[in-house]
Amino acid sequence: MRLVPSDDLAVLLNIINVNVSSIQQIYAKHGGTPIPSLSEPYKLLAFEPELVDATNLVTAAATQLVAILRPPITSLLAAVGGQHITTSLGVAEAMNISEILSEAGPIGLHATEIAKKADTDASKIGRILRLLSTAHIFQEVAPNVFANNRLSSVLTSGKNIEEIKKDGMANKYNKPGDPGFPALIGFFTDEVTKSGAYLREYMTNPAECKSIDMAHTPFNIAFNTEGNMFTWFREPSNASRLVRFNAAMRGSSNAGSITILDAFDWNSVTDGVIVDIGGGIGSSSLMLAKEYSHLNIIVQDTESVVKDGHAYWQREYTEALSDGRVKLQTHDFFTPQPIKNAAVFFLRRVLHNWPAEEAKVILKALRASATPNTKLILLENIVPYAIVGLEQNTPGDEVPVLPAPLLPNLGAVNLQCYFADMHMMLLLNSQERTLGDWTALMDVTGWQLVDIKRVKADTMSSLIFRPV
Ligand SMILES: C[S@@+](CC[C@H](N)C(=O)[O-])C[C@H]1O[C@@H](n2cnc3c(N)ncnc32)[C@H](O)[C@@H]1O
Repeated sequence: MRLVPSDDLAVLLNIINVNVSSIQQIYAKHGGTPIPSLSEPYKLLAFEPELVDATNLVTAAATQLVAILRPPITSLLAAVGGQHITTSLGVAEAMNISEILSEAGPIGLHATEIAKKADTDASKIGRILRLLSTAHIFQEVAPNVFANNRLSSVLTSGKNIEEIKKDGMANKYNKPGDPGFPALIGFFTDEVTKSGAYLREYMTNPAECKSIDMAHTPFNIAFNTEGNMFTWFREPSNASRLVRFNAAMRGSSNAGSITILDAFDWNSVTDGVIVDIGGGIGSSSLMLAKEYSHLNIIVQDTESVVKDGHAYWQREYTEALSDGRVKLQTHDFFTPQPIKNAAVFFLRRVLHNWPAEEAKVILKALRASATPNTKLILLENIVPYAIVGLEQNTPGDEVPVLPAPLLPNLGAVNLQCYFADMHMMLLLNSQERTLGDWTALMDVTGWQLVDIKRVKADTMSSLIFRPV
């Protein structure tokens, strides 16, 4: 029997101790504030970036310690039960529980009152909220009385419950300045989770799971549809789901990963336009337009998304449209790219939606319209292996060397990357890619990797290519 080296436990405990102390010192340095308790609503702190490294190390070490110490069956049952947390979270988001509770403040609201406001069953919503409170999402402040906490406060859309009821789901996700987190949680706990329920059927049917067709997925089984997810979203009956999906994409731009602002040295662009391809409603381009007034930007997407994009820009930054600095354009990226003077072709979380054959068509269309100076920037995950001791550094990388026994991908910290890979498998028969997958795809489409930029140990990276 191989025993856990006693050093491993000591190292993990030490990582936790040292980094919790660092976090306390960072808070002390910023006005002597103590670390906010779980009961407090979440506030984004100006000095938050400094906390990322320390928080990541505590998270990785604490989860690894639990995996070592807890009986395996308990850990497996906890993993199984994760589905109830997912679906309960989906209920809380769909029924606007966080909005209901934010009106009640810290004293909270009895399940009976919550049920009245949400028009649901009191006993069941109480049990759902107790489960979530046990997972530190919401808190039970007296028997059957629930209040928001640090985690659940993020679910609040900023609209009050009467406004949401009056205006419906589409409007819930369209509040100016809304970071898009409720929509992100809504999409993950609805379309994604329902698709995940059919992964077993899919993987045990060779004809289905070996298909490279992006409309052969667990999503197609779950929603009984023959088209791919994007064509399904364009069906009129799914209009409000599309609004939520677009807002969810905005939420994913705000979820702490590298953004368009860190993706490139934008001051170096003196000529030509930035083309944000498959740019959605333009949430990344909005950040760029606000920060760099010298850039001309074209956001391209499908017709219905461009329509939503116009409403979004008119609300958020109408001057950029009226002075012509930003244009929204309907363009199918499988057809020749009309912009021939691009300084940058920018694609954020687009290629991960497409299996290799489709991705090649998109990349070749861009290559055919590139000038010798055009840069192609992908904001995508680079999937790390979970192998201890494998050299994974890449050009431009500043991935810290982690002390053993921590996994080199920081374990629980970077689960989002592997979750995203599962989402791609479930929804679109696509995938997140390792660095080798990326270079193989780019080599055959005429693009050469010149740089990689990352923020901290995040797997979301900016991959910068030039034409060859
Ligand atoms: C995952 S979203 C990413 C959106 C945006 N880049 C972002 O980061 O928020 C992929 C986008 O590709 C768009 N898309 C799908 N098929 C397309 C096509 N054939 N031509 C242009 N855009 C398309 C979708 O409408 C969607 O907005």
